This record gives sequence, structure tokens and C-alpha cells, in this order.
Amino acid sequence: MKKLVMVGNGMAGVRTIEEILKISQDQFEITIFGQEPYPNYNRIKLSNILQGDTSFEDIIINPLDWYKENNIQLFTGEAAERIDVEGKMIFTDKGRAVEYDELIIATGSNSFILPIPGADKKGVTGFRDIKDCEMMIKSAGEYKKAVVIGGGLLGLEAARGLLNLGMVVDVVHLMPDLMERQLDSVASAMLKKELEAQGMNFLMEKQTVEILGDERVTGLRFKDGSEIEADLVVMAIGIKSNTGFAKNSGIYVNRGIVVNDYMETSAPNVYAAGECAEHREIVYGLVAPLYEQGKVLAGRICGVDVAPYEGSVTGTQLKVAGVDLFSAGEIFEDETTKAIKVHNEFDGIYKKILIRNNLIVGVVLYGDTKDSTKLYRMLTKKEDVSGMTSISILQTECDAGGSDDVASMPNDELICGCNGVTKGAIVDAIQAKGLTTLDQVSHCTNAGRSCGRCKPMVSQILALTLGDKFDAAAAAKISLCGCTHLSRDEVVAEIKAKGLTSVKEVMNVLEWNNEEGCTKCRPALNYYLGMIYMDTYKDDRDSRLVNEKMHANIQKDGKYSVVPRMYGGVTTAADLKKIAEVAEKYDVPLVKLTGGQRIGLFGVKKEDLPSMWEELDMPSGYAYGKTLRTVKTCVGAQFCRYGTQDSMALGIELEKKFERLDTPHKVKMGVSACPRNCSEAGIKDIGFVGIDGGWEIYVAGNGGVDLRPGELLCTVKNQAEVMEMTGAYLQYYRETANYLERTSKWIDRVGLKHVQEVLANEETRKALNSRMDQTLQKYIEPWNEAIQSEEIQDKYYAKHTIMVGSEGK
Ligand SMILES: Cc1cc2nc3c(=O)[nH]c(=O)nc-3n(C[C@H](O)[C@H](O)[C@H](O)COP(=O)(O)OP(=O)(O)OC[C@H]3O[C@@H](n4cnc5c(N)ncnc54)[C@H](O)[C@@H]3O)c2cc1C
Ligand SMILES: NC(=O)c1ccc[n+]([C@@H]2O[C@H](COP(=O)([O-])OP(=O)(O)OC[C@H]3O[C@@H](n4cnc5c(N)ncnc54)[C@H](O)[C@@H]3O)[C@@H](O)[C@H]2O)c1
Ligand code: SF4
Ligand code: FES
Repeated sequence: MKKLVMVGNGMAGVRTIEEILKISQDQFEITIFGQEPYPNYNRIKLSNILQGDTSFEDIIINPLDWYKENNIQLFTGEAAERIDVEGKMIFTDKGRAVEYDELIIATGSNSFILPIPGADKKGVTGFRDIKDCEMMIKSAGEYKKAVVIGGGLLGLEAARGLLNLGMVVDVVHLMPDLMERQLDSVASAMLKKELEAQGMNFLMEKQTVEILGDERVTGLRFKDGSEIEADLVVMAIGIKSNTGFAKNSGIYVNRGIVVNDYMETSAPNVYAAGECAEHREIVYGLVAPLYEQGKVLAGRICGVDVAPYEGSVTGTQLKVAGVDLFSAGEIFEDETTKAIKVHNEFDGIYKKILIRNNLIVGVVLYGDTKDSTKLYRMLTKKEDVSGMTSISILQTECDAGGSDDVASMPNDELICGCNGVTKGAIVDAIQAKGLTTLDQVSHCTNAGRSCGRCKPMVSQILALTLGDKFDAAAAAKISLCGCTHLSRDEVVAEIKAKGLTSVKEVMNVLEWNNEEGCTKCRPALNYYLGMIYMDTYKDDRDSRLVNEKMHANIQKDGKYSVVPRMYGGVTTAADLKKIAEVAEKYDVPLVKLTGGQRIGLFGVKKEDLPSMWEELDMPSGYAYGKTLRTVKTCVGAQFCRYGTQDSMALGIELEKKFERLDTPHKVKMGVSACPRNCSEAGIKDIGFVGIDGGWEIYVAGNGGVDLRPGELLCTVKNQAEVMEMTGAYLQYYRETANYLERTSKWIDRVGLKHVQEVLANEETRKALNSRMDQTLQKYIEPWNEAIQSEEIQDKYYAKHTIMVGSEGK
């Protein structure tokens, strides 16, 4: 077997190895060196980690087992330092010397760091790897003010992440327009306006000349002499190919390692792919072209016929919630181009399509990117538009957004831009290999394996291709977390079948690949066990998310909040007095009415929590829990002339019954006594609206980031029926939702109609309510327990204890 060595264990390199293994499993003995101490992970998703959407465990693309299964020898945390191209040897920083027959260099790039005084101070970082990401997350816990230098894709995604982490964020940009390489001035201005509305501050046309501070950064100085404060500086001003070691070994390097159309470098049997490679004077910084390079390189190295790599036209999107943009090809018109432009200021939509010689050469879309796949296809396939009108070019073939969209797409439409996968390739794989799940489709075709944006469309193709055989629940099978290959449903079934009763036991018996579990599976397992063994399970407090573990919301500055329950938003003079006295005695910095109609005390020291709760002598409002949070009520028929029902009485009964109940995610309720809906019941997990002769029950509303109106579940006659239906609904949600799945997402997944059908059956409702009642019996007031237990106080609330863990939201 020939010896194949690869330097660089990143996205482009490992994809190349996957392509090689697809062609031939026994042609090479493979060795990989990676400077980072991890298996190959999805670098793209670092933005999602910073923005709080996913965890480190979830972004591993090839776990260590994959290397073992494929007989690949992997050296992590070890960098190649030199190549002897004559003797075909590579030498590493750990003193290892390894022979090769073929060598692939896939060393990617590093963040470009401004060569200015102070750039090496503590608190200054690029944004390139897990280490940078961890540093930013840690800084956000300790400091307040972040400055991101660079208003490109990376800088804006970093800035959004830092905002999510609670920092105040300034973005310093050199040019007059943000993302000037992808957007024209109009789209750029729209983007800036949206990001300003999200809370980012922009300093445009500013050149940073110095990073200020002693050991740690305290600020920035600009060329115009002005200065700003900063506790954390993130440089996102582009990338620099990692070529040093190739260059020192005599390989021809320009901006990147120069390669031909078969990814061959100037040295024999040495290839390069990815961000370290320069092809026809271009160094690419997006995965799509890098994966194309990997495919060509794999064919070449395996000696199979493969078309040369001739370069790529890239399409970009920004991974920031609330921003919908797409850009591909040229962005500026000139005398040789004709532009179709639509600027709808009212809806915040901008579209510009540039055409030269009847071919689309550039696309900029802002606010509505439905047409992006079609226009990108027309651009890359060089489709002649001479027979078309501007309206037909702009007309979306698929306006509905449902599976009709994919039905009307031609087979050569690109579905996954990152991985170059067309609709036809997905349909063929589903049919030829009998695929039934999204995971299987991703595995076979690579669609969805990178940024993940195309997954909804891949699901639609799966549903369309399978027709009646499509099973939505089975198709969505995703493992619980990186510690296991089992899905949520499989884990729950195994717990029941094998009678597993503790988090540790589940992880042992079901052969978790990480014996301690992770911040994703531990709280989930604790929840599922509690849901299954409703009265006997002993809660594993240390497996809970940190806020639940502490029974208080941890805040930015490491302090906590105290929010006592006020059933239905109703209080008394005596309770108000107690709150005021405690706030005064403990010098609470902020006393504030919360959005859920209660009073919050913010900025409380951890060691003060037990005594404050003791003096308050009120139940915890669970403002931190995956449980019933609040029941917001209007004043209702007792006081309001429009009221038809007693909203306060219902709200109080609901809150008293379901408080402390463990649910997959937080649950909020609202009760209005008439359709004027002063309690905003239409955007709650469960909302109740009084009508003549009864109540309407709305479900799956959400007033947060994913704004969603509630949908009518049913109409009932009286308060007793409300309680019965709510108990059954909540219990069904508890038993079938994934942990951390809000009711809105759950209903979207399982379907309102399905839930209506389940709850229409009286026997089922009874059984659900019986399990609910059994569950509710086990809960006790957590602060009463803490006040009486020295052990709990010592473990969680003593001054010296440090709480670590994932916060959740
Ligand atoms: C936060 C972020 C978000 C992104 N978002 C997107 C996106 O949405 N869409 C998109 O298409 N692209 C995105 N990108 C870009 C994409 O991640 C990169 O294009 C891709 O990772 C490059 O792959 P690569 O293998 O060339 O380099 P890398 O993934 O960087 O891998 C190179 C590896 O080689 C290692 N290495 C370097 N030198 C040596 C040595 N001498 N010896 C051993 N190992 C070495 C490095 O440590 C690294 O692990 C994003 C990048 C970042 C940082
Ligand atoms: N969604 C995505 O596709 C995505 C997301 C993140 C990163 N990436 C990739 O990661 C790589 C790095 O991204 P990036 O945004 O750093 O690179 P970039 O080159 O795309 O953008 C850098 C930006 O920084 C600005 N800049 C340069 N010097 C500056 C200075 N001194 N002060 C202030 N601003 C300055 C530039 O004008 C430019 O807009 C790119 O290859 C990018 O494609 C892609
Ligand atoms: S919802 Fe109707 S009953 Fe309740 S306060 Fe508003 S107007 Fe009055
Ligand atoms: S479009 Fe990025 S993974 Fe498919």
C-alpha cells in the first residue's frame, strides 16, 4: 500500500480523504497531522456556537471513531514543520519523521492580525478556531465591551454572537460600506440599519492604529486620533493562508500554495487543497470551492479520470438571525452590464441582477432570497436569458415555501451550495439507496453537512420523493448529542425497556462515548428520566443547566436574580412590603417589573440568596427554569367592562396547579377575559381567551425571537374543562417533545391536527391527566428545602463555590 500523509486535519483536507475513501479503501495507508487538538470539526458552525445555537460536541464532523474505522492514523496537536521533498519525508514539531509516497497539504489559514502596536495584548483575538471561540465566551462572562474590527462576514457573525453573549458591541470598519465585497451600497445600508436595530454600533471608515492598555486591552486608537474603550477586541479583517512550512520546504508559494487544475504543487507527489491553496491566482475562503478542489484532488491521487478544477463562482449568505441576504458573482454595474433592480423600501427588499451579453454575471439579494437557488443556477450554468423578461427572471418558480417549491425545481437546481449537491442527486440517492432520513441523505450526498442552511429543502425533497412512505418523525432522526448515536426516541425507549433509572446508568448501559456526558445530554437525560419515572425518580440536580441547579438566573456579572411567584400577576400589600424590605436590606441594585407581571430583584450576591428567600417567605417564580414560568392575566370580568370571564381566577388556578412542573422547555401562559386580549394570550405557549359561554384555548404561540401566533386548539365551556384540556396538552408535550423544544417548534414538528386528534379522545385525556397529577405530587418548594439544608447551602451558595455549566435560555 502507498503511504499517504495529509497535513492539516480541517474541513477541506478531511473531505478530500473522504472522497479518496469513496473511490478506494485499500490503496493508501493514511496518516493525518492536525495542529489543533480535536478531530475534524465544522468551523462554519463556530459562529453558531458563539451565537448560542449549538455546542462544541455538536460540530464534530468526523469523530475519532471515524478515523479508527477507516484505519487512519491521526496525530492531533502535532504540526508538520518541514518537508524533505527529495527524500519524501515530513518532520513534525514533536520530532517525528514520516515517509510519504503522496502528500496533501491542507493547512487552511490563520486570521489576519493587524500588525499594529498592542495587537499582542491579552483580550485581542482572531476568530478562527475553537480556542478563539472559548476565549470570547469566557471574556463575555467577565467583561462588558467588545470591539470587532472588520465589517465582513466573519466580523458581523462574531458581533452578533457577542451581542447574544450580553456584551456591548462596536464594529469598526475600514470602508464606507459593510461587506463591501459582497454587497453594493444600497444592500449594505439596509444591512447596517438592521444590525443597528439588533444593537450593534458601527464606526465606519475608521483605521485602527494602536491597541491600548497595559497587559490587557483597554481601548483602540484610530488614525484620526479618536479612541474608544474595549475589554475584548476581535480582529475579523480577512485571512492569511497557512503556507509557511511549505514555503520553507521549497514549494512554490504566492498568496497561497500555487496549484494547477489538478491541485498539484510545484513539488512532485505533493498536492494542496483548501484555503492554503492558490488556484489561478485565487485563494478561496468558503467551503464550496474547497470541496470541489478536494474531489478533483481525490480523483487525481487515486489515478481515476477526473475533470480538471477550473475555479468556482461563489455564493454567500450571512449567518445572522433576522438578516436574509445572498450575493454571488459581480456586484457593481459598469458600461458592459445591464442591471435589473428592485428596491421595495416598504418591505425592506432589494434585488439586483447584473447581466452581460445575455448572461447573468452577478446577483445581490437583500430581504428576500427565495430566488437565490434559481438565480445562482442561471449564473453558474451560464443560462442565456435573451428570451426572458425582467419579470420572468425575477419571478419565483416557487412562492409557497412548501414542498411545491421543490416539486417545481429542475433536477439540476443546486440545493446544497456548500457541498454542490443538486436536487437530482438527492432524488437519485433516495431512490437508489432507499433512504428515509435526513441523516442518511446527508451521509450519502453530503447535502446539509456544512452550514446546514439547506436542510429544510433536503427534507422537502425527501418528503416529495417518498410520497406516502414518508414518515416525518423517522426522517428527522438525529442523535441526542455527540456522546451517542441514539436518537431521543431511541434513548427514551431504551430507558423504559431496560429499566434504567439514573443519568449515569443510562450513559453506561447505552455505551455513551463520553462517560461524563455533555451539557446537552445530561440535562436531557435528567428530564426524560423524571418524565418516565414520574414519582420515583430522584432528581439529579448536578445534571441540570446551571440556572436550574442554582434556582436563580445567573447574570452577566456573575450575580443572580430573585423573582418570587405572583400567581396570575396578582399581589398584596403585605408581599410588596416584604419585597421592598428585602431589596433595601440587601442593597439590591435593581428592582424591576418583569415581562411576566412580577417583581424581579436583580444583581443579588450568591451567598445572599438563601437568607433573602427565607425573609421573603414566598415561592420561587422559577424565572430560570424549563417549567411553567408565568401566567399573565388581564383584570377580566371582575373589573373590566368588556370581560366575559374571570381571567384572574383562571390564571391563578393554572399557575398554582402547574408551577414547578418540569417541561421540555419553558412554558408561558396568558389569560384574557375577552378577545381584546390584553394579556397577549395569542403569543404564549398556551393562551386562553374568554368568550361568551366559555374559553378558547390557543397553543404554540411564541413572542420571542421566532415570533409565532398561537393556533386555536379547541373551545371549552368552563374553567374545569380548561384545566382538564391544559393538563392533557401539557402532559402530551412533556411525553413527546425533545428536551429544549419549545411548544411552538414541537407543534410545527408533530402537527396541531395530530395533537387535536389525540386530545379529542376522552380516555386519552384522562390517562394523560392522571400521569400529570402523579407527577405534580413530587415537587417541593426549592428554597424551603435549601433554607433547611446546610448541605445544599454549602454546596451551591457558599461564597467560594463556582458554578459551571451551560445556561440555556
Ligand atoms: C467563524 C467562521 C464561520 C465561517 N462560516 C462559513 C460559512 O458560513 N460558509 C462557508 O462556506 N465558509 C465559512 N467559513 C470558512 C470555512 O470554515 C473555511 O473556508 C474552511 O474551514 C477552510 O477549510 P480548510 O481545510 O482549508 O482549513 P481549516 O478548516 O482551517 O483546516 C486547516 C487545519 O490545518 C491545521 N494546520 C495548519 N497548519 C498545520 C501544520 N503545519 N501541521 C498540522 N496541521 C496544521 C489547522 O490547525 C487547521 O485545523 C467560516 C469560517 C469561520 C472561521
Ligand atoms: N457566512 C459565511 O459565508 C462566512 C462567515 C464567516 C467567515 N467566512 C469566511 O471566513 C473568512 C474570513 O472572513 P472575514 O470577514 O474576516 O474576511 P473578509 O476578507 O471577507 O472581510 C474582511 C473585512 O474587513 C474589512 N477590513 C480590512 N481591514 C480592516 C481594518 N484595518 N479595519 C477595519 N476593517 C477592515 C474589509 O473591508 C472587509 O470588509 C472569509 O474567507 C470568509 O468568506 C464566511
Ligand atoms: S382582555 Fe378584555 S376583559 Fe381583559 S382587560 Fe382587556 S378588554 Fe378587559
Ligand atoms: S447549503 Fe450549506 S450545508 Fe447545504
